[in-house]
Amino acid sequence: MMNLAGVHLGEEVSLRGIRDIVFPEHNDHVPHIAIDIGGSLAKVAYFTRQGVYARSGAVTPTGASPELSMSEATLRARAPNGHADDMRPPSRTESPNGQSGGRLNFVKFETEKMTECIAFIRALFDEQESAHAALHPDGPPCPRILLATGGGAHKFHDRLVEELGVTIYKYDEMECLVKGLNFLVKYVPREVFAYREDEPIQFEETPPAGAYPYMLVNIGSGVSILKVTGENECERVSGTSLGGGTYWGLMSMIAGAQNPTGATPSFDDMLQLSTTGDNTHVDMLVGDIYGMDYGKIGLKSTTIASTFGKVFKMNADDRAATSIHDVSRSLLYMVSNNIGQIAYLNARAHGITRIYFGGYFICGHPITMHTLSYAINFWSKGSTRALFLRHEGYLGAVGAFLQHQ
Ligand SMILES: Nc1ncnc2c1ncn2[C@@H]1O[C@H](COP(=O)(O)OP(=O)(O)OP(=O)(O)O)[C@@H](O)[C@H]1O
Ligand SMILES: CC(C)(CO)[C@@H](O)C(=O)NCCC(=O)O
Repeated sequence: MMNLAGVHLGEEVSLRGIRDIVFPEHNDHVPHIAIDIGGSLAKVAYFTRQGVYARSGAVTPTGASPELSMSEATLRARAPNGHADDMRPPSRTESPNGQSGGRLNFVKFETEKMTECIAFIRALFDEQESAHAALHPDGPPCPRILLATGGGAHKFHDRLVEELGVTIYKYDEMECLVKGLNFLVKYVPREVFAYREDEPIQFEETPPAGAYPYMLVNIGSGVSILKVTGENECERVSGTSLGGGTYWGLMSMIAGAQNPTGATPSFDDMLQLSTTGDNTHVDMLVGDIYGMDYGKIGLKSTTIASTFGKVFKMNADDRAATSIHDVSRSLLYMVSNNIGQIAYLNARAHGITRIYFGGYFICGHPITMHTLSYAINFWSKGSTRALFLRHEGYLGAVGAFLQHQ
């Protein structure tokens, strides 16, 4: 089992980029690989024991023969775009009783590229097996167990079993999200933060006072809204199909149509485009309709009255020339504002004043976090807090990993 006291993040860097989680102690005889396979992304959380199969040439783990170390370069090569979310040299942690600890690492793949994901997991199992055999030469072989959640745990079950020769333990997606979130909130320092534009990040205390009830709004391909009333008590109270997949899909369609080759930017590039876009070129504002504020009902002239509401007036040439930067910003506002409003309404209906936003759609993006925070603050008149997480995209994978610990 793992010792949770003293869990910490591998490094303190910017909010974008996922940090691995360091555990001071961990038993070798538990499954080490968990996966959350969603409609857009497959997220893998895998444990590497310090001193047994560390991943970096920068640290020579005591007691491990060099061939047991998976080099960072190897992992980079295996990770999508040559980049895993947490690739950096592990620092050695040793608990007071001399047992080795280890760290939980994170990497994601597009669900469409399952072949790459399976190859990565196969390499992890191979490493794990040889490390285990070196430690326990006379013991039984290390069982290949994959802890899985998300829709893909069902959809890809047979393929994973066939191609990896694994036993799969399936766990409910909503339960894993909550388990992962509760763990991160309770044990990982500087995990939870509030976001205000142009202000320093405010980290929440860990664990928070009056932890329950809270709401989790998980923004993946679609959006699930959960009311959490206790450590293992939750109810999915709402959801919406306008989520991360909507932004990604509409952006792909529009960017693809504008490009003569039909090629589309990567998701990260799409988000980047939004930072230099001006949504008012495509969105119809209150001021476009009224020529001024509509103060009587609390609408400023700059409030978006109709997302994409200017586009129908454009002629074909202007429409074709619409900047993809502007489109990206408008769609990002559209999805985030809508989720913010639904989140607020649910929080109000259930008397909840703390909302955690999770899911990979957020991926530490300032405009998304600002829009969600602004919406919650605006609608609740400051009475409800929007909170974000550094491992927002990995709640399900962390939850699945913990289910078997
Ligand atoms: N690098 C990326 N590549 C693809 N999508 C990304 C990327 N970064 C963020 N996203 C966004 O994250 C969304 C997926 O989030 P997440 O992985 O939490 O959901 P999922 O588990 O795939 O979906 P669901 O839970 O609905 O099945 C995508 O739809 C996209 O909007
Ligand atoms: C179907 C799931 C739960 C898969 O994660 C998710 O994509 C979702 O919550 N979609 C929204 C479905 C709805 O409530 O309309």
